Amino acid sequence: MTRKNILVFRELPDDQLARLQAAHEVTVANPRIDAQRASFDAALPLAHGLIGSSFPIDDALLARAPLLEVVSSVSVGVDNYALAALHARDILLCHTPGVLDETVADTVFALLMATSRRVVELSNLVREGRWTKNIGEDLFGFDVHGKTLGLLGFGRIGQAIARRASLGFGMPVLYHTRRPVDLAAQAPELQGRALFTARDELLARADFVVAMLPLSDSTRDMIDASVFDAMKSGAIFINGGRGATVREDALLAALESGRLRAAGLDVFATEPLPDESPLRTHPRVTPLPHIGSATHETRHAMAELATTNLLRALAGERPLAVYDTASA
Ligand SMILES: NC(=O)C1=CN([C@@H]2O[C@H](COP(=O)(O)OP(=O)(O)OC[C@H]3O[C@@H](n4cnc5c(N)ncnc54)[C@H](O)[C@@H]3O)[C@@H](O)[C@H]2O)C=CC1
Ligand SMILES: O=C(O)C(=O)CO
Repeated sequence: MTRKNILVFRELPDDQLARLQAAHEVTVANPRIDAQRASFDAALPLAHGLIGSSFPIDDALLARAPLLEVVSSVSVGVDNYALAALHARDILLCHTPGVLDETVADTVFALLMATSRRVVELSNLVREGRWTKNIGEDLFGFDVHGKTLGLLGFGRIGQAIARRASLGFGMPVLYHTRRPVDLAAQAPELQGRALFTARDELLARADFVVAMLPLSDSTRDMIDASVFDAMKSGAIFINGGRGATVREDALLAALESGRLRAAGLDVFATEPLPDESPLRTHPRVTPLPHIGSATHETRHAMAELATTNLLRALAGERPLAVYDTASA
């Protein structure tokens, strides 16, 4: 088989890099690192395949890659990619759905627990030597079990969150998406447990509202003041999807007005979160540095799937997970 040129634009585990090197010519160059930028720029015009994540593969970059056949993302989200240009040039876009669902759902649950039971705040009280008497009502938390969960976005990861909530924590689960999900086919264990609900009814009833949405033109800024205004007073908001689906100014206003009890955020409109963002230090926000899938096991599984996708595509075989750029 002809050896082709692969440009790895974010670090891969050694074993996956070795699989690529056995079959192709590989350049590893992360354009976010100044010292590697020149090498990325030199390799791009010769690249048949790109693999990596967390870097915008936009129109301008694609214009510098005339030989490109496939982009393999080590992520399930595809908001970093110029989907229309990829489609127009017939460049395959592969991603990593499925292998991270349970891990991301665990992270979202960590945020549910941390916000409702004030885990970070109360742990700091101990660490800072302020635990001098039994804690009183002012520091009590809010139960998770038995409370109502409202999911905005009910795809692979939303369903994994719903399983934890319903089967593990006895929580009634409401979900809202563009259309009801065929639970009998996709998640039979959630039949009769997760109910398709009109958006405003979900917002009025849910104690926890969890956003697990992809970022697209239709979801950008979707969670705005009208959404926060429709939430039950004292609700907790969690975002595990993408930061730019939320108007952060509206989120802050909802925290300030007291409508929201707390927020748990793994994702932000700008990442890393700028120093000046009020979300960084707000006392009722638990911020995380986009760690939804960041476990050793899952990041390795994602790298392995992305590597397999790329190798198959370059060999003219069907990759295991292709994103349909025509649907964008
Ligand atoms: N925090 C993190 O580290 C991670 C974040 N993510 C984000 O989570 C997203 C979701 O992942 P999956 O569950 O695998 O995707 P999926 O494609 O299985 O599910 C997406 C859900 O969003 C719904 N949706 C899409 N557009 C909508 C709209 N305009 N209005 C209402 N609902 C809409 C879909 O109907 C579906 O229910 C990813 O695209 C990614 O952006 C994914 C993995 C890790
Ligand atoms: O896969 C994704 O889309 C992420 O955000 C990181 O796992």
